[in-house]
Amino acid sequence: MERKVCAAAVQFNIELGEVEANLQKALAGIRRVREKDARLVVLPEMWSSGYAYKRLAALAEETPRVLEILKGLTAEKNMVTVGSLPEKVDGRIYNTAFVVDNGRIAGRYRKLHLFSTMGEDRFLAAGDAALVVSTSVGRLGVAICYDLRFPELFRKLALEGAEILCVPAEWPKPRQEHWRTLLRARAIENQLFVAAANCCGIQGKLDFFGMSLLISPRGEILAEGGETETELSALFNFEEMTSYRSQIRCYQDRRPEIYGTLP
Ligand SMILES: NC(=O)CCC(=O)C(=O)O
Repeated sequence: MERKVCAAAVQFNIELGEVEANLQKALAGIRRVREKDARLVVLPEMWSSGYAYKRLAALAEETPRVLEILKGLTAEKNMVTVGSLPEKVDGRIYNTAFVVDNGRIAGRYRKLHLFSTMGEDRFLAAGDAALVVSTSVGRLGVAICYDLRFPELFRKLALEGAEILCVPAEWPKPRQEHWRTLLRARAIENQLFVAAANCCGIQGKLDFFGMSLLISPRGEILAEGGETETELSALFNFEEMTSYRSQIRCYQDRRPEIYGTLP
């Protein structure tokens, strides 16, 4: 039997510090794409709060409640969500992507590369581990926004068996072409699916361009959001990925003895 999954991205204008308003937007988007058969839904980075740096400690207190609601919805609808939220642990705040699969937290990934240009490193703590997790929709590798500029992380996820890269983001103008190019490159060089959700709209001085993307292992854009609130979905067929990997044999033709080894 062919393995396929309908994947989606929910793109919205994150209202700075307004957890309830953002939660309602996310839930409405998730419900709409589930009606179109999506079983994997990627949400933006820090989607409940935005980068309300000075209030993050208080906003992170709401994250357990948000996760309980996501657990309920994913269990009821037989689905998986991935999106990042402020997470408070031992007095530190992390930018953490939670993988919620059918009512349980299947994995959590704390952003490794903090975007110092936007002062993220002054307010948040960096994670110290990568994440590849088996879920009911396949093996997911998770990365967040600025991580895209560090290809070594993605090679590691690929070699650990990731089939779909999930990338929550808050990536602002004017770097649209970096976003598109890096996402396509990560898909092409690792021959896997990419599901990336960016936010849209204005937060303080930053203008976010949306352009969430669903990409095939050949680098084809299967669906793309515009600059406003929207949802997008596409079918990911794993057999196509396997057959493409046997045609262009990047995994077998690597030369790690020359340029270093990864697990
Ligand atoms: N939230 C982020 O990590 C932003 C990354 C970004 O804008 C970039 O150009 O990289």
